[in-house]
Amino acid sequence: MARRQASTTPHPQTGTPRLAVDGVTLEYRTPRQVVKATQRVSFDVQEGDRYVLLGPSGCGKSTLLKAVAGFLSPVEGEIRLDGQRVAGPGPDRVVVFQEFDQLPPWKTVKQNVMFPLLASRTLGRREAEQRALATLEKVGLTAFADAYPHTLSGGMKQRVAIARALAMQPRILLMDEPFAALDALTRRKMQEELLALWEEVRFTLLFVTHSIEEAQIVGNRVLLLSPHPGRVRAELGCETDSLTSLGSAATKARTRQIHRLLFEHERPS
Ligand SMILES: Nc1ncnc2c1ncn2[C@@H]1O[C@H](COP(=O)(O)OP(=O)(O)OP(=O)(O)O)[C@@H](O)[C@H]1O
Repeated sequence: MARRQASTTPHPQTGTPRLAVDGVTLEYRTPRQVVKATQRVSFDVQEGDRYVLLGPSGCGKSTLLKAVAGFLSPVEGEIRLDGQRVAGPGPDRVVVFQEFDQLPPWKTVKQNVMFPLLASRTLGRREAEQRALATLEKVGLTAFADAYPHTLSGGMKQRVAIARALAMQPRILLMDEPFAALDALTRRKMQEELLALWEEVRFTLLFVTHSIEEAQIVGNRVLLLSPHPGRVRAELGCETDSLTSLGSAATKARTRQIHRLLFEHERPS
Protein backbone atom coordinates (compact mmCIF):
# COMPACT_ATOMS: atom_id res chain seq x y z
CA MET A 1 0.00 0.00 0.00
CA ALA A 2 1.23 3.47 -0.84
CA ARG A 3 2.56 5.67 1.93
CA ARG A 4 -0.03 7.81 3.62
CA GLN A 5 0.89 11.39 4.24
CA ALA A 6 -1.44 13.12 6.65
CA SER A 7 -2.17 16.79 6.22
CA THR A 8 -1.82 17.21 9.95
CA THR A 9 -1.58 20.92 10.27
CA PRO A 10 -3.34 23.32 12.60
CA HIS A 11 -5.94 25.58 11.03
CA PRO A 12 -3.97 27.86 8.67
CA GLN A 13 -5.59 31.09 9.91
CA THR A 14 -6.05 30.43 13.60
CA GLY A 15 -3.50 27.71 14.45
CA THR A 16 -6.30 25.99 16.37
CA PRO A 17 -6.25 22.19 16.33
CA ARG A 18 -9.34 20.35 15.16
CA LEU A 19 -9.71 18.75 18.60
CA ALA A 20 -8.03 19.83 21.82
CA VAL A 21 -8.27 17.63 24.90
CA ASP A 22 -6.83 19.78 27.62
CA GLY A 23 -6.03 18.41 31.09
CA VAL A 24 -9.13 16.21 31.11
CA THR A 25 -10.09 14.18 34.16
CA LEU A 26 -13.13 11.97 33.74
CA GLU A 27 -15.06 10.19 36.47
CA TYR A 28 -18.05 7.94 36.86
CA ARG A 29 -20.09 8.65 39.95
CA THR A 30 -22.34 5.98 41.35
CA PRO A 31 -24.18 6.27 44.68
CA ARG A 32 -21.51 4.05 46.25
CA GLN A 33 -18.29 5.18 44.65
CA VAL A 34 -16.42 7.45 42.29
CA VAL A 35 -14.39 5.74 39.55
CA LYS A 36 -11.68 7.91 38.06
CA ALA A 37 -11.33 6.86 34.41
CA THR A 38 -8.69 9.35 33.22
CA GLN A 39 -6.45 11.84 34.92
CA ARG A 40 -5.44 15.14 33.33
CA VAL A 41 -5.14 13.77 29.81
CA SER A 42 -4.06 16.23 27.13
CA PHE A 43 -3.65 15.81 23.40
CA ASP A 44 -4.39 17.66 20.17
CA VAL A 45 -5.80 16.19 16.97
CA GLN A 46 -5.11 18.09 13.76
CA GLU A 47 -7.28 18.09 10.68
CA GLY A 48 -6.58 14.95 8.65
CA ASP A 49 -5.04 13.04 11.56
CA ARG A 50 -5.76 9.39 12.15
CA TYR A 51 -5.28 9.74 15.87
CA VAL A 52 -5.23 6.56 17.94
CA LEU A 53 -5.80 6.16 21.67
CA LEU A 54 -3.91 3.05 22.78
CA GLY A 55 -3.76 1.52 26.22
CA PRO A 56 -4.63 -1.53 28.29
CA SER A 57 -8.19 -2.47 29.14
CA GLY A 58 -9.75 -0.07 31.63
CA CYS A 59 -7.39 2.85 30.97
CA GLY A 60 -10.27 5.08 29.95
CA LYS A 61 -10.02 5.06 26.14
CA SER A 62 -13.75 4.56 25.57
CA THR A 63 -14.53 7.09 28.28
CA LEU A 64 -12.37 9.66 26.50
CA LEU A 65 -14.19 8.97 23.25
CA LYS A 66 -17.55 9.35 25.01
CA ALA A 67 -16.40 12.66 26.43
CA VAL A 68 -15.30 13.90 22.99
CA ALA A 69 -18.70 12.81 21.67
CA GLY A 70 -20.21 14.93 24.45
CA PHE A 71 -21.90 12.17 26.45
CA LEU A 72 -19.79 12.79 29.55
CA SER A 73 -18.41 16.07 30.93
CA PRO A 74 -14.89 16.41 32.33
CA VAL A 75 -14.65 17.05 36.08
CA GLU A 76 -11.42 18.87 35.32
CA GLY A 77 -10.05 20.35 32.09
CA GLU A 78 -11.77 21.05 28.81
CA ILE A 79 -12.44 19.55 25.39
CA ARG A 80 -12.56 21.94 22.42
CA LEU A 81 -13.54 21.33 18.83
CA ASP A 82 -12.09 23.96 16.51
CA GLY A 83 -11.64 26.13 19.59
CA GLN A 84 -15.24 25.76 20.84
CA ARG A 85 -15.83 24.03 24.16
CA VAL A 86 -17.68 20.73 23.80
CA ALA A 87 -20.76 20.94 26.01
CA GLY A 88 -22.81 18.00 24.73
CA PRO A 89 -23.38 15.72 21.76
CA GLY A 90 -23.58 17.33 18.33
CA PRO A 91 -23.67 16.41 14.63
CA ASP A 92 -20.12 17.76 14.24
CA ARG A 93 -18.84 14.57 15.94
CA VAL A 94 -20.11 11.24 14.67
CA VAL A 95 -19.49 7.85 16.21
CA VAL A 96 -19.15 5.12 13.58
CA PHE A 97 -20.78 2.14 15.23
CA GLN A 98 -18.87 -1.06 15.75
CA GLU A 99 -21.01 -3.62 13.99
CA PHE A 100 -21.08 -2.79 10.31
CA ASP A 101 -23.63 -5.55 9.91
CA GLN A 102 -26.11 -3.43 11.82
CA LEU A 103 -27.01 -1.41 8.75
CA PRO A 104 -30.82 -1.77 8.52
CA PRO A 105 -31.15 -4.52 5.89
CA TRP A 106 -34.47 -3.27 4.56
CA LYS A 107 -32.97 0.07 3.50
CA THR A 108 -30.88 0.46 0.37
CA VAL A 109 -27.38 1.91 0.62
CA LYS A 110 -28.71 5.35 -0.33
CA GLN A 111 -31.55 5.13 2.20
CA ASN A 112 -29.07 4.04 4.87
CA VAL A 113 -26.92 7.11 4.19
CA MET A 114 -29.97 9.39 4.16
CA PHE A 115 -31.33 8.03 7.42
CA PRO A 116 -29.27 10.02 9.99
CA LEU A 117 -29.76 13.22 7.96
CA LEU A 118 -33.53 12.73 8.12
CA ALA A 119 -33.71 11.39 11.66
CA SER A 120 -31.70 14.34 13.00
CA ARG A 121 -33.77 16.72 10.85
CA THR A 122 -30.53 18.06 9.42
CA LEU A 123 -32.00 18.08 5.91
CA GLY A 124 -35.32 17.56 4.16
CA ARG A 125 -35.86 14.47 2.01
CA ARG A 126 -34.78 15.97 -1.30
CA GLU A 127 -31.60 17.59 0.11
CA ALA A 128 -30.83 14.44 2.09
CA GLU A 129 -31.01 12.38 -1.09
CA GLN A 130 -28.68 14.80 -2.90
CA ARG A 131 -26.24 14.79 0.04
CA ALA A 132 -26.37 10.97 0.20
CA LEU A 133 -25.65 10.62 -3.51
CA ALA A 134 -22.78 13.14 -3.33
CA THR A 135 -21.28 11.28 -0.36
CA LEU A 136 -21.65 7.91 -2.06
CA GLU A 137 -19.82 9.31 -5.06
CA LYS A 138 -17.03 10.53 -2.79
CA VAL A 139 -16.57 7.07 -1.28
CA GLY A 140 -16.88 5.26 -4.62
CA LEU A 141 -20.24 3.62 -3.97
CA THR A 142 -22.43 5.33 -6.57
CA ALA A 143 -22.99 2.06 -8.41
CA PHE A 144 -24.33 0.51 -5.19
CA ALA A 145 -26.74 3.28 -4.18
CA ASP A 146 -29.77 1.06 -4.75
CA ALA A 147 -28.21 -2.15 -3.46
CA TYR A 148 -29.22 -3.71 -0.15
CA PRO A 149 -26.58 -4.23 2.55
CA HIS A 150 -26.71 -8.05 2.43
CA THR A 151 -25.38 -7.95 -1.13
CA LEU A 152 -22.23 -6.09 -0.07
CA SER A 153 -18.90 -7.35 1.26
CA GLY A 154 -17.84 -6.52 4.81
CA GLY A 155 -15.45 -3.86 3.55
CA MET A 156 -18.16 -2.21 1.51
CA LYS A 157 -20.54 -2.24 4.47
CA GLN A 158 -17.88 -0.42 6.41
CA ARG A 159 -17.71 2.12 3.59
CA VAL A 160 -21.46 2.60 3.82
CA ALA A 161 -21.26 3.01 7.60
CA ILE A 162 -18.55 5.64 7.18
CA ALA A 163 -20.44 7.30 4.32
CA ARG A 164 -23.44 7.56 6.64
CA ALA A 165 -21.25 9.36 9.15
CA LEU A 166 -19.53 11.56 6.54
CA ALA A 167 -22.87 12.63 5.07
CA MET A 168 -23.48 14.49 8.33
CA GLN A 169 -20.34 16.50 7.47
CA PRO A 170 -18.78 16.01 10.90
CA ARG A 171 -15.52 17.63 11.93
CA ILE A 172 -14.26 14.35 13.35
CA LEU A 173 -15.16 10.65 13.12
CA LEU A 174 -15.01 8.59 16.30
CA MET A 175 -14.40 4.82 16.21
CA ASP A 176 -14.22 2.64 19.34
CA GLU A 177 -12.54 -0.74 18.74
CA PRO A 178 -14.54 -1.22 15.54
CA PHE A 179 -12.70 -4.37 14.49
CA ALA A 180 -12.28 -6.04 17.88
CA ALA A 181 -14.81 -8.81 17.26
CA LEU A 182 -13.49 -9.78 13.82
CA ASP A 183 -11.24 -12.69 12.91
CA ALA A 184 -7.65 -11.75 12.04
CA LEU A 185 -8.02 -11.84 8.26
CA THR A 186 -11.24 -9.85 8.17
CA ARG A 187 -9.77 -7.39 10.62
CA ARG A 188 -6.78 -6.80 8.34
CA LYS A 189 -9.11 -6.35 5.38
CA MET A 190 -11.16 -3.77 7.27
CA GLN A 191 -8.05 -1.88 8.35
CA GLU A 192 -6.92 -1.82 4.73
CA GLU A 193 -10.33 -0.60 3.65
CA LEU A 194 -10.37 2.14 6.29
CA LEU A 195 -6.95 3.39 5.14
CA ALA A 196 -7.96 3.28 1.48
CA LEU A 197 -11.03 5.34 2.25
CA TRP A 198 -8.98 7.80 4.29
CA GLU A 199 -6.65 8.17 1.28
CA GLU A 200 -9.62 9.17 -0.82
CA VAL A 201 -11.49 11.41 1.60
CA ARG A 202 -8.94 12.53 4.24
CA PHE A 203 -11.37 12.73 7.13
CA THR A 204 -10.17 13.39 10.68
CA LEU A 205 -10.35 10.26 12.80
CA LEU A 206 -10.12 9.49 16.52
CA PHE A 207 -9.75 5.72 16.87
CA VAL A 208 -9.61 3.59 20.03
CA THR A 209 -7.82 0.25 20.21
CA HIS A 210 -5.91 -1.88 22.65
CA SER A 211 -3.99 -3.62 19.85
CA ILE A 212 -0.45 -2.30 19.47
CA GLU A 213 -0.33 -3.62 15.93
CA GLU A 214 -3.64 -2.05 14.94
CA ALA A 215 -2.61 1.30 16.44
CA GLN A 216 0.46 1.36 14.22
CA ILE A 217 -1.47 0.34 11.12
CA VAL A 218 -4.35 2.76 11.53
CA GLY A 219 -2.71 5.73 13.21
CA ASN A 220 -0.40 8.42 12.00
CA ARG A 221 -0.19 9.50 15.65
CA VAL A 222 -0.67 7.27 18.66
CA LEU A 223 -1.30 8.35 22.25
CA LEU A 224 -0.19 5.81 24.84
CA LEU A 225 -2.23 5.74 28.04
CA SER A 226 -1.23 4.20 31.37
CA PRO A 227 -3.41 1.63 33.09
CA HIS A 228 -6.33 2.80 35.18
CA PRO A 229 -6.78 5.71 35.65
CA GLY A 230 -5.51 6.68 32.20
CA ARG A 231 -2.69 9.20 32.09
CA VAL A 232 -0.63 10.11 29.05
CA ARG A 233 2.54 8.03 28.82
CA ALA A 234 3.75 9.24 25.43
CA GLU A 235 2.75 10.21 21.93
CA LEU A 236 4.34 8.52 18.94
CA GLY A 237 4.30 9.28 15.24
CA CYS A 238 3.66 6.24 13.02
CA GLU A 239 3.66 7.96 9.66
CA THR A 240 6.30 5.69 8.18
CA ASP A 241 4.22 2.56 8.75
CA SER A 242 2.04 0.74 6.32
CA LEU A 243 0.43 -2.65 6.11
CA THR A 244 3.28 -3.94 3.99
CA SER A 245 5.94 -2.74 6.44
CA LEU A 246 4.32 -4.62 9.32
CA GLY A 247 7.14 -7.10 9.75
CA SER A 248 9.87 -4.52 9.21
CA ALA A 249 12.64 -3.88 11.72
CA ALA A 250 11.36 -0.34 12.31
CA THR A 251 7.88 -1.56 13.17
CA LYS A 252 9.23 -4.29 15.43
CA ALA A 253 11.41 -1.74 17.22
CA ARG A 254 8.44 0.56 17.69
CA THR A 255 6.33 -2.32 19.01
CA ARG A 256 9.02 -3.02 21.62
CA GLN A 257 9.17 0.67 22.46
CA ILE A 258 5.37 0.81 22.93
CA HIS A 259 5.49 -2.29 25.15
CA ARG A 260 8.14 -0.68 27.29
CA LEU A 261 6.27 2.62 27.54
CA LEU A 262 2.99 0.92 28.37
CA PHE A 263 4.15 -1.73 30.78
CA GLU A 264 7.62 -1.03 32.20
CA HIS A 265 6.16 0.89 35.16
CA GLU A 266 4.27 -2.23 36.21
CA ARG A 267 7.31 -4.46 36.65
CA PRO A 268 8.60 -4.81 40.19
CA SER A 269 11.87 -2.92 40.44
N1 LIG B 1 -20.67 3.29 33.40
C1 LIG B 1 -19.62 3.15 34.22
N2 LIG B 1 -19.78 3.26 35.57
C2 LIG B 1 -18.72 3.12 36.40
N3 LIG B 1 -17.46 2.86 35.98
C3 LIG B 1 -17.25 2.74 34.64
C4 LIG B 1 -18.32 2.87 33.70
N4 LIG B 1 -17.81 2.68 32.45
C5 LIG B 1 -16.49 2.45 32.60
N5 LIG B 1 -16.16 2.49 33.92
C6 LIG B 1 -14.82 2.31 34.48
O1 LIG B 1 -13.99 3.38 34.00
C7 LIG B 1 -12.69 2.89 33.69
C8 LIG B 1 -12.37 3.18 32.24
O2 LIG B 1 -13.24 2.40 31.41
P1 LIG B 1 -13.18 2.45 29.80
O3 LIG B 1 -14.27 1.56 29.30
O4 LIG B 1 -13.15 3.85 29.36
O5 LIG B 1 -11.75 1.79 29.53
P2 LIG B 1 -11.14 1.27 28.16
O6 LIG B 1 -9.72 1.70 28.17
O7 LIG B 1 -11.98 1.71 27.03
O8 LIG B 1 -11.22 -0.29 28.36
P3 LIG B 1 -11.54 -1.47 27.29
O9 LIG B 1 -10.36 -1.52 26.35
O10 LIG B 1 -11.65 -2.69 28.15
O11 LIG B 1 -12.83 -1.11 26.62
C9 LIG B 1 -12.69 1.40 34.04
O12 LIG B 1 -12.18 1.26 35.34
C10 LIG B 1 -14.17 1.05 34.00
O13 LIG B 1 -14.43 -0.01 34.90
